[in-house]
Amino acid sequence: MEGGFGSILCHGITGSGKTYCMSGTEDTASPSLGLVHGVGQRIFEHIRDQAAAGKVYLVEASYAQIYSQDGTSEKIMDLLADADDLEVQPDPQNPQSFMCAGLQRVPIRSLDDMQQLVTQGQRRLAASGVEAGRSHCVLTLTVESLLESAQQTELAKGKLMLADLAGSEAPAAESSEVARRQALSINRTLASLSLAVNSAEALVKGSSLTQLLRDCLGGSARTLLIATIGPEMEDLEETVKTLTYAQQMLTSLTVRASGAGMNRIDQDQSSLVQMKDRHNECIRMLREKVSDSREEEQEERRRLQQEMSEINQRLLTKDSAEKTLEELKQQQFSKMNEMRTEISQAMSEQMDQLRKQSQLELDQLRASVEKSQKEQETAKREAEAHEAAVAKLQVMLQEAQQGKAAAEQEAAALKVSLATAEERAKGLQVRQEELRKERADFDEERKLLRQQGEQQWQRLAALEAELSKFRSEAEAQRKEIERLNVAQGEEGNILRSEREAWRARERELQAEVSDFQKKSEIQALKVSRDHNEAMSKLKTQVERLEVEASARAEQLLEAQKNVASLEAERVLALHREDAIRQSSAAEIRKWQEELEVSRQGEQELMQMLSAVQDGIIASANR
Ligand SMILES: Nc1ncnc2c1ncn2[C@@H]1O[C@H](COP(=O)(O)OP(=O)(O)OP(=O)(O)O)[C@@H](O)[C@H]1O
Repeated sequence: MEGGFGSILCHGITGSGKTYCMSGTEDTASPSLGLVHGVGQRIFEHIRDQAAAGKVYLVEASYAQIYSQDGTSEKIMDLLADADDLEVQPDPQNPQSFMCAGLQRVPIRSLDDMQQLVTQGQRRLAASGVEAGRSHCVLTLTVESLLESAQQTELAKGKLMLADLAGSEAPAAESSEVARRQALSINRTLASLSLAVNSAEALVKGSSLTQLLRDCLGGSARTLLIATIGPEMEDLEETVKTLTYAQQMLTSLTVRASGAGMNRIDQDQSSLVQMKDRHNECIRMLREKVSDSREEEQEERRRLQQEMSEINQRLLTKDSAEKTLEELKQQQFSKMNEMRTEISQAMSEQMDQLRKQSQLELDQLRASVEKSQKEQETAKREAEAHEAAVAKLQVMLQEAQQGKAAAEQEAAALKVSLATAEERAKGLQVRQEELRKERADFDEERKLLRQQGEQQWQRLAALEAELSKFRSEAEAQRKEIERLNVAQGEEGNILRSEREAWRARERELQAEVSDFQKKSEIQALKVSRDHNEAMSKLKTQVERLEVEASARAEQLLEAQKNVASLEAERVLALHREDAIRQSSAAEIRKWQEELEVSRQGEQELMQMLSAVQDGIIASANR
């Protein structure tokens, strides 16, 4: 700003962000201001903070594109005007440097001018048809300052060149011949640039780019090299090359750097002085024509006044820089407010989302816990039902066993009664035997009597009566025996059939009992297997749910932590905002005070001006 030369170079492969870094992007998704904007801001800040009262500045910019269409010859295009095929020539005002003849220089009055200039250049670049990354774009900013006092006139000129260099990658194997030549030409230029830093001769003999950069690279000029690299693995080789190049430049520049010096220029080299002279000339002409009322002279006065106001427009003073920065500040304030609103909206949306999500997860967790509890209860009820069924079956088994025991007792009682009946049958047989013996005895006795009857036939009638009596008794006894025999047979049959029936019933009962036992055992096994399966399923489910629950609890904890950290960030942002507001208020107060001082100065100047005008009028009248 006080007369130094310098350059900022952006170097890297195509697409690595050189233009993004240098000029920013208008991309509405993520708009960004580049280095050019930052440089503009520093210029205006310097004028506001450092400029002495009465010091005026002229800031101008030019924007050129250097490219090679065929890979052999270079072309220079003006990015701010419709001009191609420009040429680099030695600067007639400065034998140490080169200039681009015909390249338009545009005055910069505000940061908006600066941004518009970059945008205009980028649009013309895009429309030029030159492949992105295949050209060097050079933005040159010159700053002249003039301070006139009664004792001396102080003039200074500074220059900063910002070069967005062409992509440095090696040509691809499949690229066309022209593309290969272009890539080789670019790499030659870049190599010559790194050599040129060490050699003034190389700077002179090098490409258009090195020639243009001559007074801003190496020596007493300050240079900043920005190497842009990407994270992609396939660009590794190019990344290494970019960094090696940067390393070489760094070494060269370190060796040669000797600190920026002040660059005082002669008055006849200064556009600012020329403008001031022209301004004075206009005033003089106006004064001469002040009393001329002819139509053409009035028109000439208007033209002169217009020219004066244009000259005034191009000049920057402490006040105009202050005004520009005030506008910028207002813009930044409104941007900050927008950002703050956006941040707080985004934060509250995120908080809401987190809250909803944690609520949802909590509900899901609660539902799954309730579900598992219900499942546990159902399983418990089922287990209880199974246990009740098993108990019922055991009772039935006991009853069956008791029935079996009762049947066995009954069978034993039947066996006893069978044995008694057999005893009785035996007794009847004994009695039948006795009767048979008695009958044999009687037959013997009747034989004896018949024998005696022959002898004693008198006694026959009595004996015959006695005999018939015995016969009827015998008949009755025989009948009794027959009846007893029949009764014995019937009773035996009944007992046999009863015994058979009991045995069949016993067999049936035994079969039933064993069947029942088997079924019960199977049922009990099934029930216990089902029970075990259900219990193991439940255990797995419960374990899974416990794991899920602990994971959910961790997530919840994490979400709570996030919420807390967001809250802490919000508090920090609020603190920062307070601090900014306080510092802004302090700055505003400071500016107001300075404004007040300026207003007083202005009033004094106005008074002086009116005194001078009065003097002029008085001398004119004289
Ligand atoms: N730091 C970054 N943040 C976000 N986007 C970026 C960044 N750097 C680059 N980009 C984006 O990557 C793309 C390529 O970047 P850019 O055009 O700046 O690369 P370049 O090196 O200038 O390429 P070329 O050599 O073709 O001019 C652009 O869309 C740009 O917006």
